Amino acid sequence: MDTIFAEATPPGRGGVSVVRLSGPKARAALESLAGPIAAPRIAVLRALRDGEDLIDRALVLWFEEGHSFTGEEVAELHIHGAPIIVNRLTQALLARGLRRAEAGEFTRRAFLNGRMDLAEAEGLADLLAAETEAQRKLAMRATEGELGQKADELRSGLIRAGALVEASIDFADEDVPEDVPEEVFDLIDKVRLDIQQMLTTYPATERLRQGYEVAIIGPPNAGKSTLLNRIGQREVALVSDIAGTTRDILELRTDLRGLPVTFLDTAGLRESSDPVEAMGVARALKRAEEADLRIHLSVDGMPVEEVKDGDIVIRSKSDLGQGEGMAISAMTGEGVAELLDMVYDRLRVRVADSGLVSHRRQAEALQRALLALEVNKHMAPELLAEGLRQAAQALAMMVGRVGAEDYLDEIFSSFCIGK
Ligand SMILES: Nc1nc2c(ncn2[C@@H]2O[C@H](COP(=O)(O)OP(=O)(O)OP(=O)(O)O)[C@@H](O)[C@H]2O)c(=O)[nH]1
Ligand SMILES: [K+]
Ligand SMILES: [Mg+2]
Repeated sequence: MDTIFAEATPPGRGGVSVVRLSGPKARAALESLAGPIAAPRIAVLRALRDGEDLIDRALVLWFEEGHSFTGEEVAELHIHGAPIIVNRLTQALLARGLRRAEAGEFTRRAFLNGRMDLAEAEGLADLLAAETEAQRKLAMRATEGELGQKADELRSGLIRAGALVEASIDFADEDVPEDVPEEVFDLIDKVRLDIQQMLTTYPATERLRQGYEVAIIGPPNAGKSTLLNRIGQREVALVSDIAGTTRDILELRTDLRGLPVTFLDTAGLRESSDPVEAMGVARALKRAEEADLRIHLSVDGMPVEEVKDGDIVIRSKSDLGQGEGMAISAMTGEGVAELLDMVYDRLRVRVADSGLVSHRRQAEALQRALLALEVNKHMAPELLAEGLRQAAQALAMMVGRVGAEDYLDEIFSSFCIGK
């Protein structure tokens, strides 16, 4: 196993830069630079020397194998935060046979050494990518290993059921076949219910992890782009009094009181003989359909598209005159805060529907488990046992206890170097 190193802090100037070493040569490399290290996990101030050259004075930490982030021998060097010092230290480490870490390699080693399961690693990647409070909370929960605990609990139920089935096979008399005990089906029913419940919360959880999309749709010149600019408090979209100004979909990422919400400005909806405008309209309809909710905006307050459950219908340009229903003026800002309140309220309830399963990979494993558990009392016990075995396997795969190889590159390449 190589010994790897990387700057754990972002490159550039700062108070400190932390360089982390992990692998079997970590201690030797550290001691050759900093002198003998007596105790693990205790920060000591040391001169780092490469031969005669004093590289820096650093705060040095040492972690023993089995008691570190990666599970390997790990050293942390807190040096002064300057790229030139990091470069000098890098030369010294390369000369001692260490190599630069690849993206996510520390976390990958942590997974391979059993320091975290795959769902925790995914949670860690999500935590680093989180942009809002709600995403941070969701990811933090994932890094705590709840999904792995749940998977283990369900697996132990299935393993117990499997053992009962095997026993009925082994002891079955040639002439008098032993019945599979009722307890087996009670255990299976409980696991199935739990899996179904987890799958029910999956779509809401995935949406929260990725962020919500709110499409602003309506006829041309309704003021959709003006509204987008008002929400973003900057000129994101072109505005003009020419109907059909917006063609492409414009995205505005926001943090709506802790919720990740991307507002979409779309082409005004109308029949058009202009092929480019028609393409814009087709895109608008497709994205609006896929969005979590739609704001139907029009001057007369009448929606021009089908209004789905949870959608908001609103009249624009309230500064121009009175009318029916709720109204806003994107130009003056009147009513826009209330509109955002409504969006927030509608999305907030979806956060409450979220659970533990936030990645498609995890949901697919649960679906495989559920499929394998399509068993019944009239089945041959051998088939029943096989179904239980497959379901337990799928649950183990969900958190990477087995069969993780196919996913490792994808998951760990999403990390940065040094993590
Ligand atoms: N008085 C008034 N005018 C507005 C308001 N909002 C937008 N407008 C004007 O209405 C015209 C159209 O605004 P846009 O924001 O481009 O409308 P749009 O819905 O994006 O139009 P398309 O992209 O062509 O579909 C512009 O001249 C805006 O200045 C408003 O609240 N009050
Ligand atoms: K316009
Ligand atoms: Mg527009």
